[in-house]
Amino acid sequence: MAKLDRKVMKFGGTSLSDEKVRRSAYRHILEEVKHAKVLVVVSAMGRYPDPYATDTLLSMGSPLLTKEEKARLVSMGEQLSALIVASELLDIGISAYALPFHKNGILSDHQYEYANVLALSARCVQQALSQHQVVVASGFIAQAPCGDVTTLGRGGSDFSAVLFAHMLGLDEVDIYTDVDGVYDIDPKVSSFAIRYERLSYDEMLNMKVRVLHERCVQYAKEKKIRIRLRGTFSQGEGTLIA
Ligand SMILES: Nc1ncnc2c1ncn2[C@@H]1O[C@H](COP(=O)(O)OP(=O)(O)O)[C@@H](O)[C@H]1O
Ligand SMILES: N[C@@H](CC(=O)OP(=O)(O)O)C(=O)O
Repeated sequence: MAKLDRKVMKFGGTSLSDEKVRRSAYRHILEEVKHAKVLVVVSAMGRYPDPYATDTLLSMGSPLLTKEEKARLVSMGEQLSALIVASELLDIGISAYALPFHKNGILSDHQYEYANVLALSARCVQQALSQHQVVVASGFIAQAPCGDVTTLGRGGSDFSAVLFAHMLGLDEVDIYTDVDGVYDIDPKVSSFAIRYERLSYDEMLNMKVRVLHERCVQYAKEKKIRIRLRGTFSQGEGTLIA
């Protein structure tokens, strides 16, 4: 049997907020599993005050927690999200597996809130992909050499997505969000916003918009990984950043 392609797809918190919303994400995953083994990278589900969103978890912890404890607390959002997404994919007949965060192969320093990546190891991810159609990985989280959980900065799951793509030797990653591409102005603010079909890495970086994490675009530029920003709730080619 021919070896299936590999694909990395990332879904942000706004694409995972409840079961109905997640069904739109699963439609895109179902399309991809027809011809690829898929690594799905997920953020924590929803936004404050959704129960497992990053800011909700942060609001529950005392300011007296150490940075290490805070990182561990927020990481629960992404860990839970991976388990729920894998469960729901299993329920619709897809062989899915939630990768434990400590097997994601992203090794970082000890800067708990904005960790620097030291090394990548594809071993566990590849092994999981060899056994399942879809592997669901928690975005945003890395691991320090001592085993502590660290985080890649707010919005850092976009960065995780390109790290996984590079780890797997891929030159493209699909990032799904609640708008269908990059616009000249936030499309939620202006109905006159115009969508770009294509942007260079530098054009994207110069826009300084929150739709993609800066580290994600910077790393994609360095490693020559194309990013396609697509809409979870729409079809279409979105915006290519290349
Ligand atoms: N120029 C822009 N083009 C597209 N989206 C933008 C732009 N500026 C701001 N945004 C906002 O970025 C949001 C998506 O980013 P984010 O909230 O981080 O999503 P996700 O949950 O997928 O990580 C959109 O809902 C949109 O309002
Ligand atoms: N959940 C983290 C990481 C992240 O990237 O989230 P999102 O993809 O929903 O922006 C945060 O809120 O910062």
